[in-house]
Amino acid sequence: MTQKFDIIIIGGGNAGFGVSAVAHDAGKSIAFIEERDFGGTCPNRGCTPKKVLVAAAHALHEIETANAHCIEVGKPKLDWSALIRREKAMIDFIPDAMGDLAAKRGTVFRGRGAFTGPNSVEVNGQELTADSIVIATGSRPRQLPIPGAEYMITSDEVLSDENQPKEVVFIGGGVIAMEFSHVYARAGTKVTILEAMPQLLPRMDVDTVNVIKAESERLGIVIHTGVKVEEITKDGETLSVKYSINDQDHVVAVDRIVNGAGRIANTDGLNLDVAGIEHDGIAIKVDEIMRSVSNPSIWVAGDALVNTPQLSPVATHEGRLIGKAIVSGSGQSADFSGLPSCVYTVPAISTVGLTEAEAHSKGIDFRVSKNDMTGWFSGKSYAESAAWAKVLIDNETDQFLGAHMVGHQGEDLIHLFAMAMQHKITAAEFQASHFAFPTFSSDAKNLF
Ligand SMILES: Cc1cc2nc3c(=O)[nH]c(=O)nc-3n(C[C@H](O)[C@H](O)[C@H](O)COP(=O)(O)OP(=O)(O)OC[C@H]3O[C@@H](n4cnc5c(N)ncnc54)[C@H](O)[C@@H]3O)c2cc1C
Ligand SMILES: NC(=O)c1ccc[n+]([C@@H]2O[C@H](COP(=O)([O-])OP(=O)(O)OC[C@H]3O[C@@H](n4cnc5c(N)ncnc54)[C@H](O)[C@@H]3O)[C@@H](O)[C@H]2O)c1
Repeated sequence: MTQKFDIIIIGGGNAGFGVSAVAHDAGKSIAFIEERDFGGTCPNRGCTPKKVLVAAAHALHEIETANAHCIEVGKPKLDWSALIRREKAMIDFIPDAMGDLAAKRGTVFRGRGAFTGPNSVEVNGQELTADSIVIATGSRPRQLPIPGAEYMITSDEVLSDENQPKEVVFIGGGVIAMEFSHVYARAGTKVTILEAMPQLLPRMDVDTVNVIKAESERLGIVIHTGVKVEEITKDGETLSVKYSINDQDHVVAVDRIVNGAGRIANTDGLNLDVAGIEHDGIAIKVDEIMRSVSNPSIWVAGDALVNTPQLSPVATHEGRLIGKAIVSGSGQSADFSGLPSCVYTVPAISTVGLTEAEAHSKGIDFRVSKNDMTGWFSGKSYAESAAWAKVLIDNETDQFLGAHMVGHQGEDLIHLFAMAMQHKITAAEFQASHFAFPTFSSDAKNLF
């Protein structure tokens, strides 16, 4: 028998929970469908477990700098399998806890949902209908069309395999590759990154990337850019990647190859056509309020939505906006211009707003200041191996256009710039504010 709801949510990650929070508060009936673990990628296979490994890398980094503080320490040894068990133990309650929360907000259906019509979805043979259906199905690693692609593992296995590899190749030099490289390298694994574009982290500010590149190479990470990966072969336990740079062939042999070549939206198995949802195979065509242009009952949020950043706060925000739009009958577009994000290398990259190249391409009249803080009192006190920042300010409005940092507690400091951007606080007002001294935050006033 068909069950009728106000809203069907397909996918129980950040985006789905964003929708459910608002819709539940408004008294809407919800069908909440999840085929794997409630909570989705971020707490089960992404941000949260990843940060446990990053925290260990931080500890190793602190030990490396102990000598500068006149502390004698021996060579540390990381027990990789124990670290993976610590990580797993920290998150093992999440699927059940999030499942319980989902059940408080709606009726839970376990299994893979797919459309059977413009307003109907089937899960495990059960047909559900609703006035509004939200596609919040997340993303998965993009498969590479090369021979031997099946030998690659993904971030899921990096976070699960208790055996520490001796040598690893990352195909792709994006966020996942950079974060796990820093953990592996500090743990003693030899790392090679093969990036197709001329620059690592191609969408980020070039000077900022150059600082983290130098720091990564200092750790022994081998980085090749402008690479064409040709094929992967397996001989016993040894995996070889054949690649070329400027038509010169090279081979690197390792015991693990990680796919770090980006993630694509999970939309292809949803039977979009039977629901009259316009798409190009992956990207669902939506308007500015994230609603399907061809079926007004359908909404898309989070990683399933192509063209907004694949970040968990973005997924939650988009889900909440869609929840509000469904409940109120009037939608709102998302504004991510003041959105901060970090790449959790050690030290981290922290960024908000426009890169210098983007500001130039928009023809904005702006000033830019760059600082290397390793020689500043705070940088020296904490023996920072990299501490660097770039701040962009609009000359007309005196407002921040962007800020990009490596190290110097940028993971926290970046929120000062993000708040200033979101609330249009000028550079002069920022400098006139009170800050505790001496703190890394008080350094922020001297970065521009
Ligand atoms: C290794 C890694 C580290 C990351 N680190 C960070 C970080 O530090 N900070 C940050 O902001 N972001 C990070 N991200 C990105 C972040 O995890 C995602 O942007 C976020 O989880 C997306 O949320 P979502 O709800 O759109 O999708 P998901 O959380 O992936 O949820 C989608 C859910 O839908 C389910 N599903 C899919 N298809 C169906 C179907 N047909 N029927 C039923 N259920 C279905 C899936 O099982 C899944 O649970 C990281 C990602 C990875 C992979
Ligand atoms: N700290 C965080 O916020 C965080 C951490 C991890 C992941 N994430 C999210 O997950 C998403 C996926 O991460 P990711 O690192 O896989 O993707 P990414 O988009 O950050 O990087 C993918 C990289 O692979 C390169 N590439 C693509 N095809 C290639 C090929 N054939 N050979 C060599 N290089 C190739 C791209 O040029 C790009 O630099 C990111 O977009 C990010 O938003 C966020």
